[in-house]
Amino acid sequence: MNTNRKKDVYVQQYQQSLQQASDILGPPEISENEITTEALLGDGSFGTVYKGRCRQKDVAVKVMLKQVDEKTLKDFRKEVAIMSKIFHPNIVLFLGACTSTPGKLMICTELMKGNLETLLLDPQVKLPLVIRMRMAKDAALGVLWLHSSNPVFIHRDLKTSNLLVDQNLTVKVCDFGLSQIKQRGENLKDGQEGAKGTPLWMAPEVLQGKMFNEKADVYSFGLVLWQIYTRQELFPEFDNFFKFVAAICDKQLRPNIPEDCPKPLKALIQRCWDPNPDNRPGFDGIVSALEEIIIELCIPDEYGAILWKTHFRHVDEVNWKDFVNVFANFVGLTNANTPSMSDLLQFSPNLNGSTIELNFKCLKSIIVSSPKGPHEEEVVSMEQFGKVLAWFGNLKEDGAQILDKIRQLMECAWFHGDISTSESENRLRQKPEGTFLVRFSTSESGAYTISKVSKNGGISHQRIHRPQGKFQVNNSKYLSVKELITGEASSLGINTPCLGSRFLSLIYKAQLSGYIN
Ligand SMILES: Nc1ncnc2c1ncn2[C@@H]1O[C@H](COP(=O)(O)OP(=O)(O)OP(=O)(O)O)[C@@H](O)[C@H]1O
Repeated sequence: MNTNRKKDVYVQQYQQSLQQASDILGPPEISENEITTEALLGDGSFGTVYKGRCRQKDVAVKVMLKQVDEKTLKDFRKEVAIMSKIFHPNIVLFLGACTSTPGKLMICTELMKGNLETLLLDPQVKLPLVIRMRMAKDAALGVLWLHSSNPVFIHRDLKTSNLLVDQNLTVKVCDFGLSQIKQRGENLKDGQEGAKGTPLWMAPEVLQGKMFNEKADVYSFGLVLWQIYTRQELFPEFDNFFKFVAAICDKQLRPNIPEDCPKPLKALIQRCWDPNPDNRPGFDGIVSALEEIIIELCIPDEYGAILWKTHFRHVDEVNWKDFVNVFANFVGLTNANTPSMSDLLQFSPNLNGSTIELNFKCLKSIIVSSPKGPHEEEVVSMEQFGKVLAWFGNLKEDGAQILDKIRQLMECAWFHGDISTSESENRLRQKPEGTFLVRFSTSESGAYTISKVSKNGGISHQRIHRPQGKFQVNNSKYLSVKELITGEASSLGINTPCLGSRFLSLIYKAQLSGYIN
C-alpha cells in the first residue's frame, strides 16, 4: 500500500470509530434522580431555569414544561443535539441532559451569574463602555463559532437575555432551542408554523416570512450592540405586532443611536441592522471592528492605537519584553537590522548605565502590572499603555522623547505617580504647611493632581487639567508639569517636596551605579 492510500485508510478508520462512539454514547445522559433544583433563575417560553446540583456540582437546570407538544419536544431534542456538538469558551457549556423520562426533560449547563439584559438594565451596576464592548466581543466570538461550523448553526434567537455573564464578566451564548443547521451558502425559509425567534429582535426578512440566512443573526446582533451601548429597553413604544412589523419592514425604523456614540460603533450597529442582509457584515468582520473599538477606547492617542492594532490587536495585554521591542521599533530606537531592544538592554555593554536603559526602567515602573503570582509574567495592558500616553504626551509628535519626559518627571522629588488620594494623605499627614506632591489623577484621564498641606495642617487636592495636551491650573497653561510647579509655586502655596516617591529611589540607584545624568 502506498503512503497516501495508507493515510486514507487510517482517516476512514478514525472517522468510523468516532461515529461508533457517538452512536453508542449520544449526548451525556443524566438520570432524573441525579438532579436537584433549588432557586429559580429564569423563565423562558420552553420551560423554567433553576440553579441546581448534579453529581456534587452547582449547575443550571432547564426544566421543560410538563405538557409539551410534538414541536416543543422536537426543539428540545434539537437543543440537546446542537449543544452537545458545540464547544467554545463563549458558548455556555453543556453538561448533559435528562432526555428519557417523559414530563421530566431537563438540560444541565454550567451555572452562570445571570443574563446580560438584566445587568445592562440595572442602573446600579457600573459597567464602563470598554467593559461592555469586551462583552460584545465575547458574544460575537461565540456566534462566529456557530456560523463558521460545518454545517452552519444559525442561532435564530439572539438577544441580550440569551447572553449569559459569569463572575469575570465573560459573556457566553445560550439557548439553542430555535437554532437551525444549514449548509454554507444555503438560504432557509420558515414553514407553516411561522417565524421563529423573539419578534422584537427578528430581522425584517424573518418577520416577513422571506428567505433568510445567518445574516438574520447579524441583524439581531445590531440590536444587541445598541442595547449594550445605550442600556435602554428595546422598542418600549410598541405593543402591537402588526404595527411593529410595518415599522421595521416598511418604514425601516430602528432604535435611536445617541449622539455621543463613538462613530465606529455607530457605523457598526447601522451596518448590522441594514435592511439588506447582503450589506450586513459577517461575524468575523464584527469581531475585528469591536477589537478596533476596544483599542481606540483604551488608547485615545492616535499613534498608540495604531501601534497596538498593528502588533497586538487580538490581545488585551502583552509581556513586557514583546512590548519593549515593538515600542522601540515604533519610535525608531531599533530597526530590522539591529538586535531587539530587550536583547540590547540585557546584553549590550553600551547600553549598561546609559540614559536609554534608565528611560526603559522608568517606563517599566509605571506601565507594567506587577505579577500576581510566582508564575505570572510582567505584562503591559492595553489600558495602562493608553493611560501612560495620556499622561505623557503625543506619540506621533514626541516619538522616543516620551521616554525622556517620563524620566524627567520621575527625577522630581515631589512626583509620586500612581498613588491613591488616601495614600497621598497618609504621606502628607503631620508635614509642615506648603509640603506637596504631584500624582496622577484617579478620575480624569491624562490629568494630574497636586496634593498639599494647607493652613492649619489640612490636606487639599487640586487638579492639573490637560486642555489640548497642555498642563493647566487656575487659568495658567504650561508645556510640562515641571514648568507648572515652578511657575505656580507661590500662587499655589507649595514649597517643600514630600519625600517617599518610589521613583526617586530608582533614579538615585541608577545614578549611584553610573548612569549619565
Ligand atoms: N446556565 C445558566 N446560568 C444562569 N442562568 C441561566 C442559565 N441558563 C439560563 N439562565 C437564565 O434563564 C433565562 C432563560 O433561559 P433560556 O433562554 O435558556 O430559556 P428559554 O425557555 O429558552 O427562554 P426563551 O426561549 O424565552 O428565550 C436566561 O435569560 C437566564 O436569565
